[in-house]
Amino acid sequence: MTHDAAGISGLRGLTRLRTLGRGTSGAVVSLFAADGGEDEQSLLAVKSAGAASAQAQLRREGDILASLCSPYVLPCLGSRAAAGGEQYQLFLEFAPGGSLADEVERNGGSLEEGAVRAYAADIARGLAYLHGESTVHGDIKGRNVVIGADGRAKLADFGCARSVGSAGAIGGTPAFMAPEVARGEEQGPAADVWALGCTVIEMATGRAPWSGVGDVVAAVHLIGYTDAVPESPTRLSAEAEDFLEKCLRRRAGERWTAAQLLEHPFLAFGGCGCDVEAKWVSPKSTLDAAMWESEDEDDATWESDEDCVAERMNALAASYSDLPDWESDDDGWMNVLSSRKPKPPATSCCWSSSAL
Ligand SMILES: Nc1ncnc2c1ncn2[C@@H]1O[C@H](COP(=O)(O)OP(=O)(O)OP(=O)(O)O)[C@@H](O)[C@H]1O
Repeated sequence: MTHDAAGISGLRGLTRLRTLGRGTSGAVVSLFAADGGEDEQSLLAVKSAGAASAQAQLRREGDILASLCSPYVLPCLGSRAAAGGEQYQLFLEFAPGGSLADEVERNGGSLEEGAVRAYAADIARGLAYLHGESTVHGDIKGRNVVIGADGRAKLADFGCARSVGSAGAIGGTPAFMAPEVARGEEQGPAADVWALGCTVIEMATGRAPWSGVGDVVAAVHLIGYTDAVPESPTRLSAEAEDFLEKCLRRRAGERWTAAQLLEHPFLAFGGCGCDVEAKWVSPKSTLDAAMWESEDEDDATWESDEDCVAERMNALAASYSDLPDWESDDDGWMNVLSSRKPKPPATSCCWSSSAL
């Protein structure tokens, strides 16, 4: 379904400025200057996919986003098929702060506890809203949370989202998977809460949980089939430790809900993301866009450089003997979407991927 929530059809022209990000889904997110006529210009993030499977996933993501409205969810302004059906595009509000993972990187590899609290509170607000709408995000992690012009963290990348209780695909990023997801049993709101706990660890340490485990299959086994929980960062307060304990309970039914977590002292007195001192200068218009000009020649062509998800998975399976580089920030862990229960991790290759 094509939607046009904020009148993207009224735009007179779009100028591509640079690539903002590439995900494992095969989609590319680019920054565009949009000409609305009468000297009105604004910046948009356009998520675009070429391969059929990536297009289908993007359409699904657009449909889910079209039904949501919260200051803590990245708004989708519209969607369309482009280039004679060769491309599908989602028009998203531009988040000038980039992803939370970018913010951690800009900050030297970890965030102070005050910032962790503030962003965690925003994520919990987004999750409380989402779960109230009977929707599960399914892939909460630093790379899938963006920082808006207002300084708030907003949930993004709804490629793994699903209705609560739906029998559809179970997926996500292995390091952030709750035990019940790693076992392929269920993916409900409690799985998002587990992933929120993992994201707090990521913000505090700059690393995804389980990064000390050298093998992704061993990690998935640890998550799904042992009593292990991710290690708490040592330098966090007792309140933070207690918060993590509430998020990272192995039994889904024993975890706190997102709404309950908002009452936890770790979040309740954490303010909101707006209070976090903005280190980022937000380019509000194309007048500021020179700072976005790409130096990368690859960025100049935006139609041809998308990989097919299936090809990527095949490549991963083929190079399965290579251990993932868990330290690298360059490669994302492959999102896994599977409607079937996974085989035991020791024989499954679809869990394989690289860091974060
Ligand atoms: N609206 C936005 N404003 C600014 N940057 C964005 C925006 N949307 C996405 N990005 C950047 O692009 C990256 C990839 O976006 P997104 O997560 O939606 O793609 P994806 O292909 O679904 O990724 P993956 O499946 O690997 O999680 C993000 O991590 C972020 O850095």
